[in-house]
Amino acid sequence: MHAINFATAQRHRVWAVMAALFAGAVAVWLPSVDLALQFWMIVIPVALFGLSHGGADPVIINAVKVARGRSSAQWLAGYVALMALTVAFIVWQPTLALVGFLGLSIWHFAITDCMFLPKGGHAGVGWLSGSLPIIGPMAGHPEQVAMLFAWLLQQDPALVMNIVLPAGRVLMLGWALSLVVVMALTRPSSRSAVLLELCALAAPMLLLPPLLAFAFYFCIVHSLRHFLLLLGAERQAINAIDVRMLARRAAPATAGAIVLGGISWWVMNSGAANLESAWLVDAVRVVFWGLAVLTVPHALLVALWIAPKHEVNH
Ligand SMILES: CC1=C(/C=C/C(C)=C/C=C/C(C)=C/C=O)C(C)(C)CCC1
Ligand SMILES: [Fe+2]
Repeated sequence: MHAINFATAQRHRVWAVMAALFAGAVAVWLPSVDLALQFWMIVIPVALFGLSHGGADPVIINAVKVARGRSSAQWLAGYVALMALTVAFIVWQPTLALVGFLGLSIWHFAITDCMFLPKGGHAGVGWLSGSLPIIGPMAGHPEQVAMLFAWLLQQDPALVMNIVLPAGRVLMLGWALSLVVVMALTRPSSRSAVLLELCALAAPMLLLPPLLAFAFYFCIVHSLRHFLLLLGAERQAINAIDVRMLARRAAPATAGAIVLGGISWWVMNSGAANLESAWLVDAVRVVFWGLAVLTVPHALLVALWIAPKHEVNH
């Protein structure tokens, strides 16, 4: 039975809360940062610390293969086929693909965060935490998020803003109302811990420029938690693994994804050639559509791996 050690989960929560409070404070003092500078600030941490948690999927394939049967080659073929299907879907229905990607991401972030709940925390806490990196930037920086979405969809930013602005406000309101409900369902002795965690995370998600907010959550919360789960699970399995081994096993797929992204960026014939920032538009498309393509098989694989085995050892 896979399980994350309770003390490890709690320790990560404490660190994540402190890092989030710090990031929130930095956000208050930060002058406005344009999207190009945000992009350069996040590209290396996202590629190295974020992407690599997906690069470790071969380790999960190994575990899932043992538990559910079929060969590594079959699992890998399924993974690649899902990536190809996602590319086709993005080309065919980009708007639906973007909405689906945001929804899938919330689900994927939430199931990881659910493993790190404080004692007595309701599962809704995981959903509130997992939705913050998407809802926070939409509510806090709708203009920049609309610009990024417009680049992904090759649409007029003003048109996209007409949707992102009300959507961000409605979603944030829904988030706040859900927080009240979830707090009522949480064990009274855990309420202050839960509230502190969610408010500490909400601050940088709302206040940081959107790409910085995303990178913070993706690298420091999601990816780290995923690696902790992986280490916890592998330590209990026969194949004892340490951090260095894990890094070595995650490196080839991570490097492959980076090279593939670099090639796509290079061959891309910018649809925004009339824009001064055409390179940035292409880079944003490569990074986020690339993440979407990887997220579909990654999220399904992680869900298969976690369900119904992982839970915090209380
Ligand atoms: C596109 C885009 C966003 C969403 C990115 C998402 C949702 C990434 C998900 C990555 C996943 C799920 C990786 C796998 O573990 C933001 C941040 C709202 C800002 C505006 C541009
Ligand atoms: Fe993930």
